[in-house]
Amino acid sequence: MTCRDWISRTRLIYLDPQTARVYCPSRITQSILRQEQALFETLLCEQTGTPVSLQLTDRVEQQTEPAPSFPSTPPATPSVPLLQARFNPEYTFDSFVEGTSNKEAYAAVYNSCIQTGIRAFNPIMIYGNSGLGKTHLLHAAGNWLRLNRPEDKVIYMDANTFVDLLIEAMKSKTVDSVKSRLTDCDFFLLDDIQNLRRSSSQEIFFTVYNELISQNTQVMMTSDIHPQDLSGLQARLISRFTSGLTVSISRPEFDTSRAILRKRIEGKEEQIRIQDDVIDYLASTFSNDVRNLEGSLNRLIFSATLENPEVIDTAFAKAVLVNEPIVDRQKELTLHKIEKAVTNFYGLTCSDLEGKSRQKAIVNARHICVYLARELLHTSYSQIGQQLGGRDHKTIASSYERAEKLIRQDQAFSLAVTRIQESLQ
Ligand SMILES: Nc1ncnc2c1ncn2[C@@H]1O[C@H](COP(=O)(O)OP(=O)(O)OP(=O)(O)O)[C@@H](O)[C@H]1O
Repeated sequence: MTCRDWISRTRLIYLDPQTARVYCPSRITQSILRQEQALFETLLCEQTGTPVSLQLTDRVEQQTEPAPSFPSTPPATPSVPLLQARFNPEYTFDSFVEGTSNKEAYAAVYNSCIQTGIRAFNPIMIYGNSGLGKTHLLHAAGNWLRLNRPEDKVIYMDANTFVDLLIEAMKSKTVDSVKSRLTDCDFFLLDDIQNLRRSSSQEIFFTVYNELISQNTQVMMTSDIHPQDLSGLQARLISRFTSGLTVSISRPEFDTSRAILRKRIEGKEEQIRIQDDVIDYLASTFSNDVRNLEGSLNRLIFSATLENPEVIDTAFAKAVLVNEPIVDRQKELTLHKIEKAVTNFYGLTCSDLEGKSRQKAIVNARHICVYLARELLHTSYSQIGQQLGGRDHKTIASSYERAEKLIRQDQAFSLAVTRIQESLQ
């Protein structure tokens, strides 16, 4: 007998947003279907858009309850399982190595998980370049809460999923129900909010956000740049985002990088025989971001399994990694070097760039400097502004946008950008 045959003997006798009760004529049918309970619940969740618990019963009297009929087509509600956030089990507070570069972010997230009552800081905003542990910290919060405060509802998603969800809700006219599901939580974790920029869903997000804060839900968000620099996001959102606690994560310093690498090989020292100075070499060469750092170690371990050296020493490591794209070629690049390359190209001085002149060549040179600093170094608008004569972040943000436009529209400008970039390599 197939599963379909067993199902054909059952009948849905009750359905509400949380529960589906199914009558099974015999205990055998019930026990067969119970083996696939998780699968049925997932299918129900996909159909209804909310987690539904499946109850199998052989009690005839329950048939007296009215059985709502399933809609002939699935409801238009988006099927993103909002409350089914999956957290990477490897990303925990224990596996996160603390150092000067990230200790504030770690403390902010951890403290907001353990505290009860009125939130000390809300929202918490963590910003920093790619690969520095922002997602790791949000998942660590999710894993910790699941284990230690299982009664608390946690919603986690990245901003792209969030935007898709809201756009789908707008199309299917289910905005209200999606909003009420999004606000039904104690912790709301939103990753990579830079992806909300220029999204038409900001209006809805604004109301969701206000409701979350007013009902004391802890909001934690991450971004790859300081929220003040998030051009393309409504000003009222930016000001709310920075009204709690904003903390940065930066590139790990040498000791933290070393500790991260050691943690990766902890307990495997027998299989991975690696000399201490190789760890130092990796930590000093590849720590632009932690992903890069881990990549260099993985590459090394992989090559060692193929070539089987006695021990992984610096000579072996250098030979393996010399041609790897993960080598940090931008390491020596600084904002000052970009400024020099731009002024050399245009025959200007740094004081020209930092001064107030509105001459076309100088203005263009400033735009290129801003553009390359953002693209190559991910420097914040405020920092670039400080370097360029104390300009504010709004001026620098519009300079960046102007550069983007000129690259598309002005061939000479675009060529200048390419040439200057080449000179930096
Ligand atoms: N301090 C740390 N201790 C241990 N592992 C870390 C630390 N920081 C980052 N990592 C590891 O580095 C990798 C990249 O981290 P993560 O994905 O959290 O970066 P991110 O800042 O969210 O980057 P992106 O902005 O690109 O999403 C992960 O494997 C993470 O576990």
